Amino acid sequence: MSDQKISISNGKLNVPDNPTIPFIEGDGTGVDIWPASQLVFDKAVEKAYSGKRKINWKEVLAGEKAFNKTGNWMPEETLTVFREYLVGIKGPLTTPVGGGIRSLNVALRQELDLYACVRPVRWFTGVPSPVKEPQKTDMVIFRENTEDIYAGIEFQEGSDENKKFLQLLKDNFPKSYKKIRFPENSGIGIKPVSKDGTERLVRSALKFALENKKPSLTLVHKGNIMKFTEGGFRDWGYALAKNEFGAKDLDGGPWQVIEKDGHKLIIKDAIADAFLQQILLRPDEYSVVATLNLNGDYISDALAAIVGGIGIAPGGNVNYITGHAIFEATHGTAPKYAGQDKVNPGSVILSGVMMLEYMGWQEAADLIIKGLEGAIAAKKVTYDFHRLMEGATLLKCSEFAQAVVSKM
Ligand SMILES: NC(=O)C1=CN([C@@H]2O[C@H](COP(=O)(O)OP(=O)(O)OC[C@H]3O[C@@H](n4cnc5c(N)ncnc54)[C@H](OP(=O)(O)O)[C@@H]3O)[C@@H](O)[C@H]2O)C=CC1
Ligand SMILES: O=C(O)CCC(=O)C(=O)O
Ligand SMILES: [Mg+2]
Repeated sequence: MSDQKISISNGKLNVPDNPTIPFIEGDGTGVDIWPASQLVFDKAVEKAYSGKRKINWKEVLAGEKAFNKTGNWMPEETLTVFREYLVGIKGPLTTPVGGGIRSLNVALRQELDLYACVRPVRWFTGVPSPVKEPQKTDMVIFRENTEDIYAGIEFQEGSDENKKFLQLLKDNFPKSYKKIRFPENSGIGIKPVSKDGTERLVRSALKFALENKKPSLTLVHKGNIMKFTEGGFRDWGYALAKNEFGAKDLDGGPWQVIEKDGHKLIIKDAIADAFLQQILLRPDEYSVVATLNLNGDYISDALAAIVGGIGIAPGGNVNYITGHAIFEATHGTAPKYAGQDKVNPGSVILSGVMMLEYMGWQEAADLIIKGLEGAIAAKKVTYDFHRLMEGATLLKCSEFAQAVVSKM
């Protein structure tokens, strides 16, 4: 198949009928999930466009597969291909705890400046949930994806760098140095959060909320404790809504409202710990959520659990300015299940739905949703749903993909 590239001009994607789309299979369960997902994508596109459109998949290497073949965890070639082809999709990649390589997932986001991690969380009829009214959870998380403690500026306890950094702090900021409880043996991390980074994230979240006529946007932060990073995020977010979107104070502020074409968007904020209990108690009071990197990571998995678990939690890492986007599941490699054809491919399948929507291939996206809903309604599910559903048929990962296809 000829090599056709997705491009962007004047902020609009140009998508050829046979686009080449790079993909990373992923570590661990990636080997099970990717082929299942690709089958669903190909069948949906074929059915929606009667063969007029077709994706030309191009595998690129990262993680263990890349290391085994090239000796490099993230070959430069992989970054070049994602840069060149604009839109891609990936399976999960392993990150060791403590030492070893830093996260390849985070590196991809930073290298391509994919500043928004967009994670929609909604309930599908029939999916088992630990809460009584899972249908009340319908949110889209916009997680800042390039800053915060994920920047990776850390000084290991006992290292020369650590000693040098602490000396610098002691010499220049003695009051701050004194606040370190055990300066002789502390690991140190730095948390950069910028006005520019906050503004581009909140701008994208606000545009999304307005275009989709969502009722509210909540800035989630821990600004009571981390005043100049998380507090800055809140203040810059509110200021941007006023300066760029004409938001007005509501009852004297800080909450705001934007009124546009007969639609009202409330802009509010919540402190992260309180927010995490609110999403269990009153989820219908939240819609679009804009938050910092670490909060967004925690919130993603917590919200996913409410609507059926991270087996069906999709996401996209997007730069709305350059058009670059890499779609991926919220979950990780689930190594204990690797190669067993067992886990739920739903998260990568739904990440593919987000990708198709991003490309403007709505008909194919809709077919996949129909297929997924059909398979779940028929109680044909993978182990994660099966253990919580009565009377369900247990399917393997690959069988679930086939069930989705048969219901399209
Ligand atoms: N974007 C990425 O590539 C990400 C990578 N990671 C990396 O993945 C590795 C493993 O992380 P870990 O903390 O174990 O988290 P995981 O998300 O990989 O797994 C945690 C648990 O979630 C459930 N789960 C995960 N995937 C699925 C699925 N497809 N279907 C059904 N259930 C699923 C399983 O639950 P149960 O045991 O109940 O069956 C699993 O044990 C780490 O190296 C981490 O850094 C983590 C997150 C994102
Ligand atoms: O990069 C990793 O290993 C973890 C990333 C993660 O948890 C996430 O993006 O949600
Ligand atoms: Mg996570």
